[in-house]
Amino acid sequence: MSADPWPEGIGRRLLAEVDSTNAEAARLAASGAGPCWILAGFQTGGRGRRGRPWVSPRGNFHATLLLHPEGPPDRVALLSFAVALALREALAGLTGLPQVFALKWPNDVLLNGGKMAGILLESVGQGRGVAHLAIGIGVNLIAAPDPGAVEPGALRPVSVLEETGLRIAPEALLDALAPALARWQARLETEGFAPLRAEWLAHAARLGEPIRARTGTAERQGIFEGIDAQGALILRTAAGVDTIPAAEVFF
Ligand SMILES: O=C(O)CCCC[C@@H]1SC[C@@H]2NC(=O)N[C@@H]21
Repeated sequence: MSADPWPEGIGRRLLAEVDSTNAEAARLAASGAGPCWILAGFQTGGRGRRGRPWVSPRGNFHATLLLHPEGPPDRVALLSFAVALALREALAGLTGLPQVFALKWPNDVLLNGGKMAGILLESVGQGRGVAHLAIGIGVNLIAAPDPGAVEPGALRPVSVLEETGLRIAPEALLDALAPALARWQARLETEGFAPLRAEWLAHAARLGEPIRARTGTAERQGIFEGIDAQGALILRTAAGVDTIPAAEVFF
């Protein structure tokens, strides 16, 4: 099976070390750079969601795609599903083990039920649109953080190497991920969210099962019924059906 070609019009910058590939994307955007992938061997200040640090040892994957997307922010936000789908697809292809990967709302890719990757979208607005979007992706290819370092109730951190015995080079993952994401992005632009929603649901973890959704300090428990046409979480609780646009999900 030959690899898909690198997407047209997208640059590629390889850095031995950086503070954060998302921070580098913001600097590049400020200097007028066009769309490009930034891959770093090591991050000294990797950042995760909700202001958490992201442990970034050599051998793991730390990359950001800088884009200047068109359209309103809620439409641009749907790209996070394209990222999760592309990452699952790339890893399924590289490992030959599609059955071990699953998706957790909104954009986590799980390996054997553990947290193997993180996706962080950071955008800068311009009028009603988005001036630039930094899609940061971290994958524990060879090492996962200490389980004691994650918050209570969070998923077990895992790495591809520890779970599968397979060693994937960060450059090989980028070569598979970049075309896969370009493909899902193009489908979102031409066909809308429906095909992404269908594919996401086909690989969703815990569909039809009880989950907890935390928004700020409130937590709701219910059955995970799916996602709606805007990508919001559908939760059936004792009080009825809730549609939740943003939350942190716990299993
Ligand atoms: O908390 C999460 O789940 C998201 C983690 C995102 C980490 C990646 S690593 C590459 C990019 N650069 C960063 O500083 N963060 C993202």
